[in-house]
Amino acid sequence: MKVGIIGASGYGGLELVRLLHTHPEVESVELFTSSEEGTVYSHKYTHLYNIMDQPLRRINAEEMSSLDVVFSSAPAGVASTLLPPLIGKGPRIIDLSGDFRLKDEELYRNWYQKDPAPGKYLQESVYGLTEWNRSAIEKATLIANPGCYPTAVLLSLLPLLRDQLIDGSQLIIDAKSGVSGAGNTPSQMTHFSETNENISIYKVNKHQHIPEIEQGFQLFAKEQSPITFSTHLVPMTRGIIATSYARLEDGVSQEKLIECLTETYNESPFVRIIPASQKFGTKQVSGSNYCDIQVYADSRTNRVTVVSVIDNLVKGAAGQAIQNMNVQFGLKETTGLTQVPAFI
Ligand SMILES: NC(=O)C1=CN([C@@H]2O[C@H](COP(=O)(O)OP(=O)(O)OC[C@H]3O[C@@H](n4cnc5c(N)ncnc54)[C@H](OP(=O)(O)O)[C@@H]3O)[C@@H](O)[C@H]2O)C=CC1
Ligand SMILES: CC(=O)N[C@@H](CCC(=O)OP(=O)(O)O)C(=O)O
Repeated sequence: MKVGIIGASGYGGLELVRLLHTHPEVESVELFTSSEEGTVYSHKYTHLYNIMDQPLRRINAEEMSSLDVVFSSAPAGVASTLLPPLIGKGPRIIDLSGDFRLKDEELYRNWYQKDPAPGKYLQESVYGLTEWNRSAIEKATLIANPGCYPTAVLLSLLPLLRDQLIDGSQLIIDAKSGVSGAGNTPSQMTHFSETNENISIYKVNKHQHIPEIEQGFQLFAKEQSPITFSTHLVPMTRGIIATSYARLEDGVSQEKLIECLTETYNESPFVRIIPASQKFGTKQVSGSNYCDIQVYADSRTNRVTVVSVIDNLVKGAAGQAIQNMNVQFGLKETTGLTQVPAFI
């Protein structure tokens, strides 16, 4: 397969490069840029010396049309104008931004404060939460790869909502992300002296992933209620932990919750259900495409704490994008994605 990456100079693009480099079905990877044409990639990212020494190329829809797959890893608001000339012209397109995720144009306008993509592309795009949408992904020409937080939240809560084991009307979701989630453009928020030894809450009740999670609940679990979702920036590079609190429906036990999750993900190699007796944290998935989930039912309060961890750059972005490419091309879902987590 011949693959192209738009936004290769950013963190999502860099992670795509790392994972695609050892993908057995990928014969070439072209790197495209809007701002650094001619820059040798390994000069920008020295850890890729003698590995990726090719220059970045100017984004060119005509040249990209001969590729099999184009990953777009540009900021929100870019893909909706950049990708339409390529859609339906040959390559399968997998967009890592939020531009094609929300089906409702007004929701996008309100939450992203930008103009939405043309409606016909929003209807055509397929939401790439792999474990929940495989049959649509197989046929898709345009995939909207999920956001990092929604991936962690949806994978952990969807089975329990769908089987009505928890009350979806009172959900509180508390999530925390490492700083690479904000991309490689420095900002006040990601400044070392403000992130180091600090945990801050941000975008309270305004996070662009709120409508995406609610849309996912509706689409895959028929749950309509609004959520309370809070995001925090924590002083680490990679990783997301999403901790959700929900009321248990009558008679639902720890065993019942585990049974539901285990059965749901029986044939999903990247989702692991970890017993409540085991230690649990972001490092156990770092650098890998795993999403690990743990649940703790509390009979005293009749509530459950549901926790999930992912690497935001892998299962939350590049890894899931490649998993979707594998599904589109009829490959084993794990092809090129068998990296063991880097715990230390
Ligand atoms: N970081 C994460 O954990 C996750 C990120 N995402 C999403 O993935 C996308 C990429 O994120 P990330 O890699 O972190 O962001 P970065 O800021 O690190 O990289 C984005 C890249 O997009 C390119 N770009 C910027 N403006 C334009 C433009 N006008 N036209 C074309 N390309 C442009 C730039 O490359 P160049 O200047 O070379 O063109 C830049 O390096 C974003 O939409 C983000 O929201 C999704 C899930 C997780
Ligand atoms: C730490 C941090 O800033 N994280 C980003 C995650 C953005 C992201 O994943 O982008 P999409 O909107 O394309 O999903 C945020 O909270 O906005």
